Amino acid sequence: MSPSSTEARRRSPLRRLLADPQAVLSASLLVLVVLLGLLTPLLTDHGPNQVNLDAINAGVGEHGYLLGGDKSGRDIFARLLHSIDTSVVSALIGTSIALAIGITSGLVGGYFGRRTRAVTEWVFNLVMTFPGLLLLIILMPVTKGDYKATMVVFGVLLSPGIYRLVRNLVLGVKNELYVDAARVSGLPDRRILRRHVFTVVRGPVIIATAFLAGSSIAVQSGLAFLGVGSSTVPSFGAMISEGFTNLYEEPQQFLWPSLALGIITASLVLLGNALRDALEGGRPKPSRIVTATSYRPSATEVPSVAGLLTVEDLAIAYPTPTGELKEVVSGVTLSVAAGETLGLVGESGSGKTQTAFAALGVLPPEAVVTRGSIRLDGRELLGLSERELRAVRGTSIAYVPQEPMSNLDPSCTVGAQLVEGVRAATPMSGREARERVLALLARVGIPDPERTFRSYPHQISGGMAQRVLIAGAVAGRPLLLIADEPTTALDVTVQAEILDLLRDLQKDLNMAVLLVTHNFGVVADICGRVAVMREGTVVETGTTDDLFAAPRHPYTRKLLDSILDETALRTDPPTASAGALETETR
Ligand SMILES: Nc1ncnc2c1ncn2[C@@H]1O[C@H](COP(=O)(O)OP(=O)(O)OP(=O)(O)O)[C@@H](O)[C@H]1O
Repeated sequence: MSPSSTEARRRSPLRRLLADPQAVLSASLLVLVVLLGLLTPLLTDHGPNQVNLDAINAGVGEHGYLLGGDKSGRDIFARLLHSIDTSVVSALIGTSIALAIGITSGLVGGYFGRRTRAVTEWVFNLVMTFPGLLLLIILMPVTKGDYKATMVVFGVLLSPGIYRLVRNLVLGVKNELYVDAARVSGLPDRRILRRHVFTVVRGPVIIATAFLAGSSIAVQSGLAFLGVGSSTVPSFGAMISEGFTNLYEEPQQFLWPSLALGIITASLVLLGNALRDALEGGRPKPSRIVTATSYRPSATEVPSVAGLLTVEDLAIAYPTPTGELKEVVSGVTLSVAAGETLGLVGESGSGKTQTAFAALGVLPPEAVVTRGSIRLDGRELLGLSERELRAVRGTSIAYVPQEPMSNLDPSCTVGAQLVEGVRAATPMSGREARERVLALLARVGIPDPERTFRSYPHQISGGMAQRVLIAGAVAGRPLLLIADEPTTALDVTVQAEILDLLRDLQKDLNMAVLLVTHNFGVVADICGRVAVMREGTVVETGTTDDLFAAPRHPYTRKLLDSILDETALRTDPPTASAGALETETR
């Protein structure tokens, strides 16, 4: 991350808000509007319903009417100012009722047991079944056209949205270890809710408040536009409705209230968005795609001859609860040549999987690629749409995961899943796809392909499942196969077979392999080159022979020492060396 963006994320939410022109502009407009509303008695002597028959459709400045008169001879400026009061009161009532009901019920429903939640859920589901606007119109005889009473009802109708927001946030936070710790330390529920839970809820609720206020104003104006409610209450909606009927003769009568209402609601929405960015830290897009000309390999990088996959200065970050971004990959640079196998090694948490996921385009939605470039066969992958990425994943780049069993759908036969994948990558008939899958199953060493084809995942072993996934991955003859710890979840005896299979396939298909592992035994077994990762960066890259013979970086030496002390590489069962390595390096 660039220093300036890191600095931006460290600022307090208020400072971030003040630095955002959208927030400053929308908040200033809202303050101005509220001030105009408050100063109404000083700004005009005219009442909103005061009629001067001489001033019917009066022009700007005539008869003491600053913005002219409407078709009943009332002062448009005075009516606008009084309409602000109506809007502000509507927003205050609708918002506070929705917040009071929604927050209280959300905290109770989310924090306390299932039975309490079932009750709150039932009540809010019931409220949500009411058709909002229609109900407000139907209830007019009850509210007697009083817009304040209408806004109370509207606040109740808005409350399920707040309830759900708060309930979900509370459910998310209540099982955090620090909340458990507070409970164990004997803090009363009331205190836990206030100190630990409410702090998490606060930000999203502040954001929602801006949108609630906008909705309340829009609904009050909408009802007035429809002529529902008292005709003596000044309202933008009523003014727009009257101006509408006089649109061709006196368009300004329509223009002023529309403009005022538009400015107020748009400012509230923009302020809500700005608040979200300030409180939640925003989601920057990849800030810069480094071009080939500006890229300089780092000192530790040994570029391979023809880079099929080229990762340059890649940085990936995740937002923390305070809104700051924390980098988990910080400027990774590596390349994999066509047909070669590169081992990406490093201890747990060093960022190997994140780097691989970025190349596959499957980082979780909250991940932010803050800089860098990932090119496959010369094509930039960062910034591709999901559709474009799907096409790349189907044909050029494939993936073999760590946990074969959890990557197969237990409710479908193995054959059905593979056929679906094969047909998605290359359109073909069902029969052709079946033939292709059976051939692939035979190719990956499954003894009875027909039987495995018909089997459900629970009917095959872990090793078989990994062969099935490898078959699916190589079906589209990819240029690059990314295998993330493909043997870790398997039996020791099966691990070597799977590595042999990968090596065979790699030679047969002349496929490049990026092998993510923390096991140097696996690296020595099948990789031609190695990149060593530590704390989000590549600290050393080299051929496997060179790296094992003369590691340059102290961290690589430490990793190697930890397994060389134990036993010879090639004969060492991979999990045994992994365990030793992990213990040593932690
Ligand atoms: N969704 C996420 N939100 C926040 N941090 C994450 C998320 N996913 C991964 N990380 C962090 O990114 C860092 C790198 O994770 P990564 O999975 O790439 O490590 P790894 O080197 O592959 O280790 P392992 O072999 O244990 O998977 C870790 O510190 C991890 O906590």
